[in-house]
Amino acid sequence: MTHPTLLITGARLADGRRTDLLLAGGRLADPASAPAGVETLDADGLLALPGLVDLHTHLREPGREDAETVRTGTLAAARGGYTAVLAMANTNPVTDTAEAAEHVAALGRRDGAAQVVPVGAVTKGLAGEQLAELGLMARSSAAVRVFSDDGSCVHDSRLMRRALEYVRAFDGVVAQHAQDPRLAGPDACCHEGEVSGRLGLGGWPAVAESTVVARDVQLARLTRSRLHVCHVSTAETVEVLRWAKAQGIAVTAEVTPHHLLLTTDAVLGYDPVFKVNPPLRPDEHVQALRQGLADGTIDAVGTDHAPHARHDKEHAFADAAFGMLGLETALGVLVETMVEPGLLSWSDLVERMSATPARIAGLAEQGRPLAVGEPANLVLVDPTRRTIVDPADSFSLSRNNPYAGRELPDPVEATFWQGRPTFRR
Ligand SMILES: NC(=O)N[C@@H](CC(=O)O)C(=O)O
Ligand SMILES: [Zn+2]
Ligand SMILES: [Zn+2]
Repeated sequence: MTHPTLLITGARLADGRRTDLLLAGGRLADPASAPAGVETLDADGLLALPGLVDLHTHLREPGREDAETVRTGTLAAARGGYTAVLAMANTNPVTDTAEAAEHVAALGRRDGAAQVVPVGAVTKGLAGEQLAELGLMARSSAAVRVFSDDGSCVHDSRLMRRALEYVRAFDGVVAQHAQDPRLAGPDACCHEGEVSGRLGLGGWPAVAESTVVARDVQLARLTRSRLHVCHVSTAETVEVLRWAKAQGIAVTAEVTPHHLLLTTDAVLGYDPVFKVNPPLRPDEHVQALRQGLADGTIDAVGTDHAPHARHDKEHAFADAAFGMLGLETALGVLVETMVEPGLLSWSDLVERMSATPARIAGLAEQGRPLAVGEPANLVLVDPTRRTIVDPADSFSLSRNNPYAGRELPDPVEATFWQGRPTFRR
């Protein structure tokens, strides 16, 4: 594979320093060593940030290539500034064996516009009954470190304990979709409160999330193992996480862009594009999530990019599939909700969207500072650029974009993965 040589001039780093960057051989080299006549990109007015890392992407391949493929999902990732995505295990077949994980990794090497890192299932078939082949997946060439039944909660306490015990041997992490299936059952599709009552939709109470997280952080303490909490959506969960971190428990957590911007009121029109799991919450939760991400109680952003074909989404609200797109708009939503209001600096944003996710997933070649010798994984950002979101203008095969028609920052100018451009405006 050839690696082009490119000199990027006059960019600013997240801390404000101006710099030139030389991309050569897939890594960053000393700009003073640039060959005469090298291709040059003028980045005056742009920020250069490490490539973003998404802990939570649904690529749908294998099994639902009508909704997304590894190719289209990673093109959407590159469009969003991402150079790596963790591919969730709820595909068909489920990623619950070493062979399945190796297959996803191979699809990534063949078709990926970003690094594709398979997530392994915690239980066979995501059924919540028997542990999957965690050790075989970890020792396979896919070197799986993140395990999740996402889409379902590992609700059996004994199984959750055993999963945490097991992954500790290889510094793995169990990423929990926290949803007590008795408190938030099959018909739960709207935050339990005034809106769910008025619309007659099944209620999904905030405590169905926080009670599972309260249990899991204590299991993480008992087992001295690593727990990650997917898509935190409630103020109560932020409180539990704050307590757990004060105890020194090895827990990390992510929040989605949509839970930082949208509220339960979005579902008042019964538009199923706003149907997502966990559900959109009232403003007091949104504010607690922003505060939690700002102070580091929530470590990272995970998009939960969840593409769905039209015929799965265009139903009455109660019958439609759960999930919304997120990769292409994530950075814009974070600029809008966190950077512009002064809750996160650009350096802190890089921690939440690149360095910390890479560390949680154990990715050595991602989330690195933009310094000589490091991998050339980076995104060029115009912090002032805005757009009106058009769902048709997307690399995703799906159109379930919850920001259609909304004006948002649209900062990504170009993305480079291993020194190669994967997106250029
Ligand atoms: N978030 C969603 O609403 N849906 C996800 C599953 C999940 O993340 O729980 C999906 O796979 O579609
Ligand atoms: Zn989930
Ligand atoms: Zn998910």
